[in-house]
Amino acid sequence: MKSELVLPAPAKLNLFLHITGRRPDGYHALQTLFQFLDYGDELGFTLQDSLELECNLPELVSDDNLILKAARLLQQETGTQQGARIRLDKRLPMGGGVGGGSSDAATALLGLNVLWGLQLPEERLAELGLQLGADVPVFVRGSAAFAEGVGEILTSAHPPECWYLVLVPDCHVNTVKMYAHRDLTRDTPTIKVCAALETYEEQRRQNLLHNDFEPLVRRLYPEVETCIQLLDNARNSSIGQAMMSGSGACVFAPFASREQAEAAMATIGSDVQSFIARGVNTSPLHSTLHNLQAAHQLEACTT
Ligand SMILES: C[C@@](CO)(OP(=O)(O)O)[C@H](O)COP(=O)(O)OP(=O)(O)OC[C@H]1O[C@@H](n2ccc(N)nc2=O)[C@H](O)[C@@H]1O
Ligand SMILES: Nc1ncnc2c1ncn2[C@@H]1O[C@H](COP(=O)(O)OP(=O)(O)O)[C@@H](O)[C@H]1O
Repeated sequence: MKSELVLPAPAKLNLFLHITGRRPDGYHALQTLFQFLDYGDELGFTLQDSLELECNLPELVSDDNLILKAARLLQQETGTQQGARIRLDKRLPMGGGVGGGSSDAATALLGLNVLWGLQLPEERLAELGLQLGADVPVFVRGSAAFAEGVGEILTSAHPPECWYLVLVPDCHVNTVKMYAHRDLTRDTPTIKVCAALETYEEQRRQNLLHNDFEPLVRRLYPEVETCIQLLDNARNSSIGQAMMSGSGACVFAPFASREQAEAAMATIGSDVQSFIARGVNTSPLHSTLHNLQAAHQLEACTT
């Protein structure tokens, strides 16, 4: 029997997010800085004839799941008749602005590309990923990046790999509704790539560290407002401001060490769901694939 190929689907944070316009097709033009977290979902892939998804949250098993959509897209693209049993261990908050669904889709694209021996180049996988969601390409590429377009034009970036305390407000923010909201700021001036790649201090000096969804989401979702205030009060030792990721609801603050993030977490207490993770500029998905390849452990899972 083949072994299971086990791969992470990490979370992302938007360290800033500017909405710079709206395209004729309704999608929004963005400028955002993505960094990965060493925390996320886990997917397991085992070769079999049919395609099957199992999950610790059974309500997530449906034809709409981005993992199954990614698998079908790969089958269509390559004509492969192979299937897989895919196990999803869901840990990331859903509709949390940390990209769980998009990351699962990217891990499915890269994992099945290996499992099925398809050898599609990463560039093509990123193009396929964009058909599934605007945030999928950055997870396929696996480098922290300044993103433009709808999030698919990527320039590698190297923000500090600090620790983050992430609070998970007890609400789900609907991304589509937030993008469509009439009060959303859509006219933030565009910045040059070089400004986006500056140091954190310089980004702060240039007033780049804001998320254009945040004022709207704070107004509409009191749970998010409360969490930002909690983080602001608890972050004495934080090296930066509390901010929201993506279209929400998660909010985060950066710290120089895990201990400092833990101290802030302790002052907030357990009424609010939270986690601590390190920001990483290479996706844990890519590090894991690289390590498995170096240890010649991929052959045990593939055709
Ligand atoms: C806001 C962001 C920031 O990273 O993240 P999340 O909060 O979802 O994590 C992303 O732009 C979310 O990207 P993603 O969740 O992949 O969006 P998609 O599935 O492609 O699109 C869902 C819907 O959001 C709107 N949309 C999405 C992306 C974009 N640049 N402009 C848009 O207007 C469109 O109405 C689209 O139909
Ligand atoms: N594998 C998946 N994991 C999570 N959500 C998924 C998945 N596939 C499809 N979805 C749908 O996408 C929605 C938002 O996805 P998610 O990535 O968790 O949000 P966000 O991008 O805000 O972090 C969910 O509410 C769910 O309906």
